[in-house]
Amino acid sequence: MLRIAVPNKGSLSQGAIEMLTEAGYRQRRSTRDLQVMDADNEVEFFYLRPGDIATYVASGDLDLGITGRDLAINSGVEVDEVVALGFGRSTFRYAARPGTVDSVPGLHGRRIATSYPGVVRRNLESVGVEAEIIKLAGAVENAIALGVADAIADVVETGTTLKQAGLAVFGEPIMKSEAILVHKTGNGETPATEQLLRRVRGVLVARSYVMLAYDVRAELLEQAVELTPGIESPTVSPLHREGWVAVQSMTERSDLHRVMDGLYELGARGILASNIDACRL
Ligand SMILES: Nc1ncnc2c1ncn2[C@@H]1O[C@H](COP(=O)(O)OP(=O)(O)OP(=O)(O)O)[C@@H](O)[C@H]1O
Ligand SMILES: O=P(O)(O)OC[C@H]1O[C@H](OP(=O)(O)OP(=O)(O)O)[C@H](O)[C@@H]1O
Ligand SMILES: [Mg+2]
Repeated sequence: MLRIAVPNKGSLSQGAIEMLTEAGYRQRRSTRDLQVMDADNEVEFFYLRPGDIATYVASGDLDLGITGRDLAINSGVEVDEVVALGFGRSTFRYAARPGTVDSVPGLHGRRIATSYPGVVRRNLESVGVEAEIIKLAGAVENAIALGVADAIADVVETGTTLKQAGLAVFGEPIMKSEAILVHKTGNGETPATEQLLRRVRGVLVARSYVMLAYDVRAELLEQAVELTPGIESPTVSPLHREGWVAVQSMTERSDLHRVMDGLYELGARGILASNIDACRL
């Protein structure tokens, strides 16, 4: 039985549950459920605080976990990032009142409020700056106005919270984060973890690709295939109409409209894009 950690609340919880549901796993019905047994797939899910997940996985008590890259680093334990999941994206940054601290070397001897002391300590060490870290559970933007800190280090997604608190970012981003799937450092894959990874990768591909189908004159096929090379190679079938072929090819969603315009201009017609519900590559 595979044992998997899933964020029980916060920014990553809904995205993680949606991804596992799309991958065909049974998920909890109520936010009060702390465990779900998916007997059909031989997987048990444990709903845990996202900041604790790397610790459970590193200790070997759970096989795999979904957490944030920043949270995994902050926990200070060793886990390996197996696959980045494409949701829960954020940047981790220093900020202060404009005209006070405006550079990372300027943090020397200052007080920095953060909920991620592990991430901040690692960054300060890497740049050789000594500062006092004030650990707070949240709402760290208030710490400056309340006189507890001179600067903060926090997750920035849209930047709205910083703006409302009258703070400005400075220095290079400390790190970029997103939801990741982790396992214990040094643990190889087993057939059961391989299957889960294949399913999750299938969801990532299904989300980022569409299936493109079109008809084109046979003599233009090579030019059309340059626009739609697919993953392996496109499928080409004869049409009843002489001199024409039908082509099917997986195409990146982010590129879709550029490719469709290019195909149309080349002379392709009946260009149809459809969502992929699930896949194994
Ligand atoms: N707007 C955001 N606010 C906070 N965390 C975010 C945001 N967007 C993405 N994340 C990511 O979500 C993870 C933090 O989730 P976590 O559940 O610990 O905090 P939270 O969403 O602020 O919840 P809580 O209300 O419990 O503080 C980190 O990996 C972080 O990078
Ligand atoms: O750049 P933004 O889109 O404004 O998002 C970032 C803010 O969201 C998070 O706070 P959250 O609402 O989770 O409150 P918390 O500080 O209590 O965790 C984070 O700590 C920032 O304050
Ligand atoms: Mg928060």
